[in-house]
This record gives sequence, structure tokens and C-alpha cells, in this order.
Amino acid sequence: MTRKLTPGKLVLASHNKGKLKEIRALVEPYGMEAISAADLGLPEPEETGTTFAENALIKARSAAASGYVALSDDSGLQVAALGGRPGVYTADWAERQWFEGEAGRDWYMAMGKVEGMLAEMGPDVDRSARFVCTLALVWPDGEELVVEGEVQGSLTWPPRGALGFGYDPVFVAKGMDQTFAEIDPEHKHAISHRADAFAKLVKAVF
Ligand SMILES: O=c1nc[nH]c2c1ncn2[C@H]1C[C@H](O)[C@@H](COP(=O)(O)OP(=O)(O)OP(=O)(O)O)O1
Ligand SMILES: [Mg+2]
Repeated sequence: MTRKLTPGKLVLASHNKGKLKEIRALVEPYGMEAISAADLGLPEPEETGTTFAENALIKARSAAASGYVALSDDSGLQVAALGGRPGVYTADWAERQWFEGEAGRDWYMAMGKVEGMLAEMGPDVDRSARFVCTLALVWPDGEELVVEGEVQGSLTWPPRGALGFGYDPVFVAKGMDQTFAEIDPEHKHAISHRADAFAKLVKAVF
């Protein structure tokens, strides 16, 4: 049995603003006060793992050195026709850029790269894809928990919608017509890979 999480401070070991917003909304109802790794001045570790779980553990272990329980999220898009790519390299496919004085990633370029590869395969290419989310919870004394969630769907082009982040404008979940960037955040929280993983975390620690 895993240790339970008691209400209090929780470090979110992510430097992605879109994710931070979603994870905050997920943990706050459980009485957790979410602080980001950046707020604590923690460095962003290099994600040298080859699996989502390895990278999630690298990020959470690094943040747990702060003395607080740490929660990280390593996630990505797996496209069937591309043999599961970009997968753990999803963030890397969007080059780092500076937007209005802030560091960020060029998601439009990344979505275009995926679309270009699919387009080369012809009009009948299998457009199915899934988002994967691995959450790692690490206590400062070394206890660890890893859970994984997913959502199945397909890719659409051109991108639609301005909500969410990352690849949301091109991802349509199974059985839906709207992209993840066109639906309310509450709706995305109910069906996303992050919500799926979080539900498993809740079962284990709350
Ligand atoms: O719900 C999502 N909607 C759209 N795109 C998403 C989603 N979830 C993950 N993604 C894409 C973007 C993200 O950047 C990459 C994961 O890369 P990943 O290394 O886990 O995150 P990151 O570098 O952006 O932030 P950090 O490592 O500081 O948590 O997959
Ligand atoms: Mg990352």
C-alpha cells in the first residue's frame, strides 16, 4: 500500500505553464497547496530518460530535494503511423523560442512537422494517435509512486481552437468532433490522459 498524501504543500515539478494550470486544478480540491518548481527557484533537470516513467522520476526526484513532496508529469503524443513518435520527444519536436520576452516552444511548427510526415504517407494514412501522461510522486525520504494514463483519438488539420496548450489544437478524442483546444478546460480535465493518470493517483494516495 502506498503512503497517503496529507493536505499541505506539494511541489509541481514542471516548467510548462499549461500543465501547471491543469495539475493545479486537479490537486487543489484535495487540499494540496501547489507550488511550482520555478517558484522555489529549482533548476529544470535534463530529461535523459527513454521512457515517460524515467523522465517523470528524474523531474520529481530533483524537485523532492527541496524537502517537499513532489509531483511531476511526463507526457507526449504517440502517432500510430509514425511508430509512436514523437512520444517521449514530443517537447523536443517543438523548438524552444522566445515569445514576447518569454521562453516557450513553437507548437505550430511542431504540429506542422507531424502533419508533414503524415501528408507524405498519402491521403489514406492512419491518423490515430494517443496522448500519454505519466505522473510521478516522490516523497523527500525516497518513497515513489508512478501512474500512467492515456486518451485515444486522432489528428486533424488545420489546427482549431485556442484553449489548452501544446498539441491540443490538432487532437480530437475518440467519439468527439471538437479538438482539445475547443472544449472547456473542465471537459478536457474529465477525459484527458492527465485526468486518467490523476484518477489512478487519487485512488492510491487520497
Ligand atoms: O494535454 C496536452 N495537450 C497538448 N499537448 C500536450 C499535452 N500533454 C502533453 N503535451 C505535449 C506538450 C508537452 O510539452 C509535451 C510533453 O513534454 P514534457 O517533457 O512532459 O513537458 P514539458 O517539457 O513541456 O514540461 P516539463 O517537462 O517541465 O513538465 O507533450
Ligand atoms: Mg520536459
